[in-house]
Parts: sequence; C-alpha cells; structure tokens
Amino acid sequence: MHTKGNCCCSFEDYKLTTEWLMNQTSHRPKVAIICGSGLGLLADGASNKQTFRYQDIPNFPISTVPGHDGCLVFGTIEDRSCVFMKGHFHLYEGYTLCQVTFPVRIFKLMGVELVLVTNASGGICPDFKVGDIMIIKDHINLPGFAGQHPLCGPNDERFGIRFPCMSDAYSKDMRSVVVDISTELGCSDFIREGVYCMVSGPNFETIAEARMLWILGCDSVGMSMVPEVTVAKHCGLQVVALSLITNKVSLDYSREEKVNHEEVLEICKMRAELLQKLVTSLISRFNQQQIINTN
Ligand SMILES: O=P(O)(O)O[C@H]1O[C@H](CO)[C@@H](O)[C@H]1O
Ligand SMILES: Nc1nc2[nH]cnc2c(=O)[nH]1
Repeated sequence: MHTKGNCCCSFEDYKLTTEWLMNQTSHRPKVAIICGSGLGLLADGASNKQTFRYQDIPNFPISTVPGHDGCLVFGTIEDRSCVFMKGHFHLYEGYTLCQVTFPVRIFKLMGVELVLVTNASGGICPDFKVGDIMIIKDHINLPGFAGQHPLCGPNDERFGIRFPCMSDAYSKDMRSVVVDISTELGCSDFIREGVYCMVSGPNFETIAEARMLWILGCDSVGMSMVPEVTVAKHCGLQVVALSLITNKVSLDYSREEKVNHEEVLEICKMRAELLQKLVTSLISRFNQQQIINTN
C-alpha cells in the first residue's frame, strides 16, 4: 500500500481484495450491513452463511475493540444475498480513515447498492432514553473539520467526484420506510430521528463538550460511522443509518452516572433482537419496493 494524504490504499488494493472475496463466495450482495459495537448479532438472522475472519482477508484491517467480532459474513435474508461486517474500524484504534473505510469500497466493487449502518451512541437530546433507536437524518463530521477526512488526498474518479454533495446522505424516503416498519413491528415508541456527531474518541465526552455538541445541534454522539457514510455517498451507495442510544450523555455537573463501554455493550445485547427484526424487515421491504435493484 502507498500513502498520500489520508489515502493509503490504491485502486489495485481494493481490486485485489474484491477479487479474492468474489472467488471465495458465490454470494453477490446488494446490501451491506455494518454492525456497530455489540451489534454483530444482527448477522444471526441470515441463512446460508459464509464467514471470513478479517485477518484472513487480504488488505483488511483487524478489529481490536471488545464487541467487534472481526468477521465478514455473507448470507441470505428473504432469498437476497447480504454481507454483514461484524465489527468495524475506528480512528481511535490507530487506523487511517482510508483503512476505516476500506470495506465500503470493496462493497461498491462487489455490486452492493445499499449500506445499512448501525452503531451505538450516547444520547445528548434530553428527550432520548437509553434503548431508543435513532434514525440518523444527518451528521456532523467533527474530525473532518480538522482535516481527518476519508476523502482528503488524491481523488479517484473511478469511485466518485472530487466535491461530493452530502446534504442528502440519509434519504428521506429510506427514513420513512424505517418509520413505517417500526410502526408495523409495534416498536415506534423507541424510534427517534436526529443528528449524529462523530468525535474521534476514545474518551467519552466531558460535560462542557457535551453541552457544546447540544448547542451545535447534535442529538447523539459516537466515535464511528461518519467516514463510512461519507465514502459510501461518494461512490454512489444509498445509506440508511440507525444508532442505538446506549447511555445518556451528561449535560449537568450534578449527575453522578459515569458511562463505560461495558454498559454500552449491555444495552446493545438488550436491543439486539429488536434491531435484528428491524434490519430484516427493512431488507425485505427494500427488496419488495425494488429500492434495491433485483437483477
Ligand atoms: O460506533 P460503535 O462502534 O458502534 O461504538 C460506540 O461505542 C464505543 C464506545 O463504547 C465506540 O466505539 C463508539 O463509537
Ligand atoms: N463519544 C461517545 N461514544 C459513545 N458510544 C456509546 N456511547 C457513547 C458516548 O456517550 N459518547
């Protein structure tokens, strides 16, 4: 791999990994599901599964965070091939954003059309409760403001244009499908919509930082997803993103609770089944409505 700006992967690196995977599996997924912290269980609902450990896939980074299994699972849901990332990558692990987003371009080259991202985040909006699921309607790329952006460096036109538009990263139509499905599943009480802010982590927020994020318009905060969504949008993939509110972020100096990663994983376990139902129904609805090309 060569390095230029934040970019450390060449088109040949992406091609090599894609060809390797396509030679190993007959699955040709149209949907990729990126499972956030503790949410790898989302893959359990698929059948005809074929699993690859990240360390066995050429050029793939390796997961180092508890709650991220570190494997790519191909499987079918409602007769459609999907690919699940059980665990994704973070800046705080020491990866470049090129490495963090590497799988997204592999999905693109494999023929994926829709990326469904899940993650865990802290609720800033005081109305949010632990266990709520926030449909992401927009994001703030805080590391991006400081130049930590996955598209910095030479632009490869084979993936997308130099200056991509991000104002429609999370399509309204897709978001309304999620709302409809949650009503059908009887879980609309847990569903919220809001703005996710990415910070680099790995520390959780100070109270002053949390207050600043609330003033800036953020409803929840986490340490992932925005680079993957940015790269997905850049290469023309559709995106749906769901964030599980695993804790309430303290905006008040008198609050005694202290957040920790174990609590985050515990809440993910508690909501995994519901999220799995939601994801499965979403994939089947997208198929029915031919939001995903069925060829
Ligand atoms: O965004 P995901 O990986 O779901 O997880 C969130 O939870 C972890 C902290 O507990 C961080 O990795 C944060 O980003
Ligand atoms: N930055 C951040 N990431 C999280 N992931 C889960 N909860 C949180 C949180 O409160 N803050």
